[in-house]
Parts: sequence; structure tokens; C-alpha cells
Amino acid sequence: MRRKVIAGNWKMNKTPREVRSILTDMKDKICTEGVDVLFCVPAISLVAAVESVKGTDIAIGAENMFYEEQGAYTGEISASMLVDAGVKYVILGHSERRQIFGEDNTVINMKVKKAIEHKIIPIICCGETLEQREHGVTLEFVEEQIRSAYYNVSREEAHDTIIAYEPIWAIGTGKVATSAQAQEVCADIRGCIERIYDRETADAIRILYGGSVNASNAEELFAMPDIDGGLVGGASLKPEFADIVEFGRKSI
Ligand SMILES: O=C(CO)COP(=O)(O)O
Repeated sequence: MRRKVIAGNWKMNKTPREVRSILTDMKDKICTEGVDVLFCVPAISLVAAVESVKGTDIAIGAENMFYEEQGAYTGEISASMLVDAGVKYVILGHSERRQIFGEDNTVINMKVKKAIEHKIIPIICCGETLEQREHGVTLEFVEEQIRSAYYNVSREEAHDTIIAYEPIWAIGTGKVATSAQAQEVCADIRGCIERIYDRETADAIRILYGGSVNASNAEELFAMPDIDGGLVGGASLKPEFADIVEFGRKSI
């Protein structure tokens, strides 16, 4: 049985002071028993976030990182820096990184390999646009994203990675994919992992759904056999995040 993961993605929201205050308040309201809970926060707030959740089982993740070890890459952050700061996860290939900052499948694959090398768990994002869905190419597009992300990643290395299926048309729009739509793609992603590796690896990797997850739709989404939790944007900044975690715990 796969343990559920409930991850918050705060995107470019909240200052370090605000991060500290929200997490200090939230950590006492969240029960982490039987579930993995983490918050991905802006880079400047990572240290504050790690300090704020100290003594709990809540983990902190970054929203991005670079694939080089160190050097003349102004503005970038390395995997070693994240490790030193106490960061355990990193979101890679979020659609906002792909669309606004031009990250492609090759760059994302390099980042995935670097994160794994440093034992940071990558949360690998994939998902189609509305246009692609309407043209019926969702599965083939998402499969290509997954195949590229895992290029030259061994079966052992793939084992602990996490995938987040986030249809772009459902992000920040309030338009959540139906549980059947989300399940269909998550099952296909699991099938794709099985074709790349084997059944055991496919059964081990946690696949999250993201896109307008909130306390009203989480229960139904998490009840789907191939949805192992959520990557939650807007609602992870609100008290309802604790309720979303509860749905994750109960759907075991
Ligand atoms: O992009 C997302 C999480 O990474 C989803 O954002 P929303 O939950 O705000 O739609």
C-alpha cells in the first residue's frame, strides 16, 4: 500500500516572516500520522520554513533547483544548498517553470538526476494544456514528459521519486479535473512507469494529482486507486489544508 503524500506548493507567495508565522500556526493543526506532509516554499524562505517545522514530521521542499553543482549561474540554487538547508523534496518541471521560464524535458531530466544524486526527492510534474486535451493527445503528451524525465534514471533511483499530474487547465482556475479524468491519466502514468521499468517500480512510485484541489474535492480524488495524494496550490495557504491532510490520512 502506498503512503499518501499531501504537498503544498506556495509558489511566489509569502515573505520569510509570513512563512514562519503561517507554518508555526499550521504545524499544530496538522496530523502527520500515516501520511507524508510537506510544504514547498520560495527559496528565500526555505531556512525559515525548516526551522518552523522542526520537531514535527512535516517536511520542507523547494519549488525548483538547478542541475549544476556550483559556479557562475547567477540567481540559481544547487542541490547541495538545499540539502544543507534541510530540504527533503524539490518540485521539478512545474508547468509554470515550463511555460513561463522555458524549461524543457531535457533540462527537467538533468534536474531530476541531480536531485536523486543528492538524495532529494523530486516531485516531477507533468500535465497537458486544454488544447491538448481537446485534441485527444493528453496521454501521449504526458507519457513523453514522463519518459523524458526518467531518461537514464535507473530502476533503483526511480523507486522513491514522486510524480504530480497537474492538468494545466485545472491550475489556479477552480476547474478541477473530475476524479475519473484524473484517475485515467494517473493510471496511464503508472502504466508508463511499468513499461519503462517494471510492475514493482510502478507500484512503488507515488502519483499525486494537482489543480484546484481543496477540502471539497480532496476526498473523492484521493479515493481513486492511482491517486496517491495531492500537490495543492492555493488551498495549501489556508486552514483547509489541514482538512485536506485528514482526507489523505483517512483514504489509506
Ligand atoms: O499548481 C498547482 C500546485 O503545484 C495547483 O495550484 P492550485 O491548487 O492553486 O490550482
